[in-house]
Order: sequence, then structure tokens, then C-alpha cells
Amino acid sequence: MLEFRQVYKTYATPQGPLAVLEGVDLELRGGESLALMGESGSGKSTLLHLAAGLDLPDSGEVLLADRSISALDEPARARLRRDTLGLVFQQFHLVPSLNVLDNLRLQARLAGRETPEWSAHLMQRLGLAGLERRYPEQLSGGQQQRLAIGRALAPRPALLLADEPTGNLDETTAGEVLALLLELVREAGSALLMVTHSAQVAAPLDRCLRLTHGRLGALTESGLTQPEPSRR
Ligand SMILES: Nc1ncnc2c1ncn2[C@@H]1O[C@H](COP(=O)(O)OP(=O)(O)OP(=O)(O)O)[C@@H](O)[C@H]1O
Repeated sequence: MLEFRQVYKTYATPQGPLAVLEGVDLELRGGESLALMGESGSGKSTLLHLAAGLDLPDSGEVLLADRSISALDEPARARLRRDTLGLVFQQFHLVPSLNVLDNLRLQARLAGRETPEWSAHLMQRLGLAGLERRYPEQLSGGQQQRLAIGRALAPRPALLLADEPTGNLDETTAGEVLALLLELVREAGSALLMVTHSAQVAAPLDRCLRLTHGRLGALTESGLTQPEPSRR
């Protein structure tokens, strides 16, 4: 579903080159869920951007749905994103001029994969039924994030990428939204790669990896990381 093979990424900064990813290997299979943890600035968002084909590695390979993103031009990467991915960020990025229902349907329509029954089910499960004609600004933060999750899952993407999806919400709301997200990801049959700072948020996912010094390692009970054992 998603594979990183010896991925390196360095940014040019006024202070000189900043090596962020230094040989990242990762394999995420269909339907699997993975939490990505790491200190602030360790490169989690960079990794997620590469996974989405929003940026390209300096060397190494990122394969999304068995296709190397570096081998595609930007329009082809955009099509691959549309056909494969759902994205949920800390900021909700809803379309202010579209009502709730049209926001929810947006991705699925663009991907040509709208299923009215699944959309209605999502509206119901996300507690948005009855709010179809409201606009995003007329929703609470928790409702807006639930809508953003519904929009990402409406096309039943093969992979959902989520960057701190509950980071903007209070603790109770965050817990509820996370539980819903995990249930609906399972129902949609999507794989999940989720960046989080919280071990509690990471706990229910299948695996948790930590990004340290540009490399990915498995989390041990001592909180230290060790290289992930080969899965082949
Ligand atoms: N476009 C860019 N140009 C230069 N430096 C960048 C760029 N994007 C990110 N960085 C730097 O790369 C490092 C990794 O950033 P990244 O956003 O991936 O970290 P993160 O682990 O997601 O951090 P956080 O948890 O704070 O969101 C940081 O030091 C950041 O300042």
C-alpha cells in the first residue's frame, strides 16, 4: 500500500542543509494502522508529505499503491492522490462556501466514487445528520473535524493520512473523534498512517514507530527506539 525504501530528505536553510530523513524504510499494508511519533521537528510532517506525493525524496523511493511517486509528473501524482488517499490535518481545510453535505461529498465526487448510502452512513455516524445545510462556520470545532474525517473517508480511500487529527480539540472531544475515526477507517477498509504526539492516541493502532535522528524505529517499553525488524 505504502512503502519507503531508503528515503533521504534534506532541506536548504539559511543555516545550511538540514538533513531530516536519513534512510527511512517503511512498509504499510492494506487495512493496517500505524502511528508515527517523534519529537517536534523530527520530520513527521515531512514523511507524511512524501507519503502523499506532495513532495519528493532526494533519494530513495516512495511507493504509493505500488507506484513510485518520483516516476510520476505532478498531474499524475495528483491523480494518484485523488484515487488512493484521504487526508486529514489539524486544520480542517473545509470549503467555507459549501454546505456540510457538499463538503462531505467533495472528495468522493472528485474521485468519481460517491456512494450515497455510505455518505449517509458517515453523516449519521459522525453526528452530522440534520446539519446537512449548515456551513462549516456554523459548526463547532469537533463537528468540523468530524466533517473533515467524513470527507476524507467518503471515497473509501485505500490509505488515510492524518497529521495530528485531534490536536486542535479538547481532550474529551479528541477522544471521541479519535474513536470514531478508527471505527470508520475500519469500516471503510482503509489503511491509516497517523502522526501524533500522544502515546494514548497511538495505543489502539496496530503499530507505532518513532522518528529519531532521521530514522524510524519501533517503540520499546523504555521509550527508546530500536530499528524495526525486517518484515519480509
Ligand atoms: N520547507 C522547509 N524548508 C526548510 N526547513 C523545513 C521545511 N519544512 C520543514 N523544515 C524543517 O525540517 C524539520 C522537520 O520538520 P517537520 O515539520 O517534518 O517536523 P515534525 O516532526 O512534523 O514537527 P512538529 O511535531 O513540530 O509538527 C524542522 O526542523 C523544520 O523546521
